[in-house]
Amino acid sequence: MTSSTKPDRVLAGFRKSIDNIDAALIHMLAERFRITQAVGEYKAKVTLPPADPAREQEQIARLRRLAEESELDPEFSEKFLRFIIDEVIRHHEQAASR
Ligand SMILES: C=C(O[C@@H]1C=C(C(=O)O)C=C[C@H]1O)C(=O)O
Repeated sequence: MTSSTKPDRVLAGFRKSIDNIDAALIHMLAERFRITQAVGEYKAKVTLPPADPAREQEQIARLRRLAEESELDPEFSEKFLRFIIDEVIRHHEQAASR
């Protein structure tokens, strides 16, 4: 039997765990964007700027420390958070222009 037809139970077990982790990531991201939407609406109401670079620097420094402790690449962790924050800021800019 070739590798393409034989079910690989070991790989399937790993992939089940990956699928669970991916689902948890999506749920956590959905919750994060739910709360940042509320922040964006609040900022628009009280006319605060969409971005807060000082707060972002604190978050990035903290995340890099956590990444190092967890043996995760701090550069990757910073890029990942930057990507999410940039999308949040885009939402906040949209909320401010409504
Ligand atoms: C959510 C906020 O707005 C922006 C988005 C941030 C984020 O996604 O964590 C952090 C700072 C701000 O640039 C905030 O000010 O707390």
